[in-house]
Parts: sequence; structure tokens; C-alpha cells
Amino acid sequence: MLFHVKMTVKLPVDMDPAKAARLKADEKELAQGLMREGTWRHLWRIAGQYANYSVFDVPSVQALHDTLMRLPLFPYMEIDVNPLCRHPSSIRDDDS
Ligand SMILES: O=C(O)C[C@H]1C=CC(=O)O1
Repeated sequence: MLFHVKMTVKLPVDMDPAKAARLKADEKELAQGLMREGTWRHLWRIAGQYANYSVFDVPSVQALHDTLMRLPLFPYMEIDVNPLCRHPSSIRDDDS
């Protein structure tokens, strides 16, 4: 199942910079692992915002929820989820 996910990161302005750097490094490591295994299909920065548009490929809604909750930045993100299905006019066979 494919899901379009918008993540907007809202770190507290008074967060310790070392803690923020650690969270971002841990997030990057987990995100890149999920990309390598094919769960996190796309990751795009939204220009001008500390936010991204992503596409996740997971077996269920529960799996998506569990994956998002594992993200180190999860407590500091607003997350919007939209389920995706094939568009009848799409010329792509592989959903890429
Ligand atoms: O920077 C972000 O958009 C938040 C998050 C998503 C991947 C990652 O490494 O950080």
C-alpha cells in the first residue's frame, strides 16, 4: 500500500542544539535504512520549509503508523497522511 505523507518538523526554539543535532542524525540513519529496504520510496524537501513530502510503501495502515512512530523526530512533527491508488490515466506500470 502506498501513502503520501507530509511531515512538518517543529522543533522547540529552545531545544538544546546538541539534542537537535542528535535527533536529526538518528532520523537520517533510520530514514536511509527505510529507503534502502524500499519502505520509504520517495523523500522530497518542500522548498522553503522544514518539511517534506514522502511516499511510503507498507503492507498496512498499522505498519505505516508503527513506522512513523519509530521516527526520532516523530514527537516534533505534524504529519498528514493520504492513501494512494493507481490513477486510470497513469502511463507508468510500476508506480514509480
Ligand atoms: O528533514 C525532514 O524533513 C525530517 C526527516 C525526514 C527525513 C529525515 O532525515 O528527517
